Amino acid sequence: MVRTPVTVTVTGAAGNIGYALLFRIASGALLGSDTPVRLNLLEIPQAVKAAEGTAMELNDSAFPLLESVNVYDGIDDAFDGTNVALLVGARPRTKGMERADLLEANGGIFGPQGKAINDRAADDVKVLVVGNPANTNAVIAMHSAPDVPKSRFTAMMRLDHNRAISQLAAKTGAPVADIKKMTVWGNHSADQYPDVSYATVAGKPASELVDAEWLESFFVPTVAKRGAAIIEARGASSAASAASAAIDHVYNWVNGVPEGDWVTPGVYQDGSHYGVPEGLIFGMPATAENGEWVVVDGLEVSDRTRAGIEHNIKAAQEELDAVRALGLIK
Ligand SMILES: NC(=O)c1ccc[n+]([C@@H]2O[C@H](COP(=O)([O-])OP(=O)(O)OC[C@H]3O[C@@H](n4cnc5c(N)ncnc54)[C@H](O)[C@@H]3O)[C@@H](O)[C@H]2O)c1
Ligand SMILES: O=C(O)C[C@H](O)C(=O)O
Repeated sequence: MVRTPVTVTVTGAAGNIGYALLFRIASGALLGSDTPVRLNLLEIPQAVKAAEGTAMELNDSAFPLLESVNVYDGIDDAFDGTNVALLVGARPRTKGMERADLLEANGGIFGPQGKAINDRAADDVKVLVVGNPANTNAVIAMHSAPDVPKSRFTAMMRLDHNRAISQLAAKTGAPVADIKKMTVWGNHSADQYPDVSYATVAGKPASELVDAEWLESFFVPTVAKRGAAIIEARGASSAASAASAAIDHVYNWVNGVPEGDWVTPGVYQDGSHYGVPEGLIFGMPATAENGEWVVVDGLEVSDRTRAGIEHNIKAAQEELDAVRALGLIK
């Protein structure tokens, strides 16, 4: 059965992540191979021509699921009727910068986009913020969209989740497909706490296969600082892996998470999960049902995990205080 077309808006469409993302969306990887897509590409005026070039290439690919591609430099029209908004457009950090250094440069982008989503998007809109600092930018967008349920605003923690799986697979020699129930708590920043407490490798607890010293001195810092390592090696921020993680996030949000596993989205906190205060958008384990994220509650957390969660609460609150001081949220 052919389903109703879904309108997907991608901001920063002419950027590096945009180029890696758009063709996968058009191929059906974002929503499923039975869902036609209408793509709206948003760029700043100086980059519209480049986005138009990408639109030409999308058309030239003759993707059977791609119903239309439109390029915009105005935010309102770009979000008209949007079902899925991928907020990628923002400046990436360069060598030596921390993600928090981007607060001032990028924070101002997300309020107006949140308002446009509020006023123009479809009732079922789902928003994934990729542009850094992603968790805080998602909160900024959410604050400007009072009519959209808060749970529809999410931040990308999936790249951290995938990186954690990749490191554990390399250490244990297992295929990535054998690794389940990885968790990354907190913020998409060097503060994040990647946690194998409940992870399994081919059904065995990961904690029986790796020692605490490796976890503390290698695994956690390697995953948390992977973004900087990529910038150092590539001379540019991660792009294809980020695009791939965005695809994974939305695919699971829309289509569910396979039985016996969970994933890590950055999700809105209503104060009822793991002591994380209301108002943050925070990475934690989740499955998805009927297009809604469902946090995996009730896990017993170790003292180490608790410390990781508390550290991230503090870091996320400090970022929000900083954007409040900049007048980006009330
Ligand atoms: N959350 C994550 O896991 C993750 C991973 C990788 C990168 N990122 C972030 O994603 C963002 C994009 O990275 P990139 O490598 O594609 O950067 P890029 O510089 O290659 O592309 C960014 C694009 O956004 C556009 N843009 C800027 N402001 C805009 C606006 N107001 N509206 C629409 N478009 C706008 C620019 O013109 C540019 O084309 C950065 O902030 C980066 O740090 C996040
Ligand atoms: O680290 C960065 O600045 C880019 C991105 O957020 C990443 O994690 O690769």
